[in-house]
Amino acid sequence: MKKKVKVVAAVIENEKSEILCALRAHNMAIPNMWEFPGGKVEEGENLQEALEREIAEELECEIKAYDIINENIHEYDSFIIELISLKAELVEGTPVATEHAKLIWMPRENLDSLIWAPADIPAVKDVMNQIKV
Ligand SMILES: Nc1nc2c([nH]c(=O)n2[C@H]2C[C@H](O)[C@@H](COP(=O)(O)OP(=O)(O)OP(=O)(O)O)O2)c(=O)[nH]1
Repeated sequence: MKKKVKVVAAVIENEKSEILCALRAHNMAIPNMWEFPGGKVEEGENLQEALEREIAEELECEIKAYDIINENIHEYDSFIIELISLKAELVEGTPVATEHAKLIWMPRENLDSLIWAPADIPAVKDVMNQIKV
């Protein structure tokens, strides 16, 4: 049976309607693909706590996480992901790519010009259509 992972991802928008996008490094799982930064939910955490912790660890900045934008279950070759994308806001600091190959602020309407991790595609569509954002 494939392993199941529950992952939260942050859709962080700035005042110019740009969204923070992170390029997974060549040495990460699902390499060289764009994602909304985040990571696995640990036991005892709610979604918002997990996301705020992951962003502090990975991007060395502080966010506030809000409501769910999209929930998607996607089956990769080696595992099944439940990817939950949450609206989030930067409250302190500037995101730094400590693990990712690159971070960019991309205008919402251009998000589909990036090559996204397959699990992210429904969330990207919702963000582009401003559903629940
Ligand atoms: N963070 C994040 N991961 C995603 C997204 N889309 C997607 O398929 N993934 C996959 C890639 C990874 O296999 C998994 C998340 O694991 P991770 O490695 O980023 O999270 P983590 O830091 O908690 O994990 P670990 O390295 O400590 O084991 O989910 C996304 O938008 N954001």
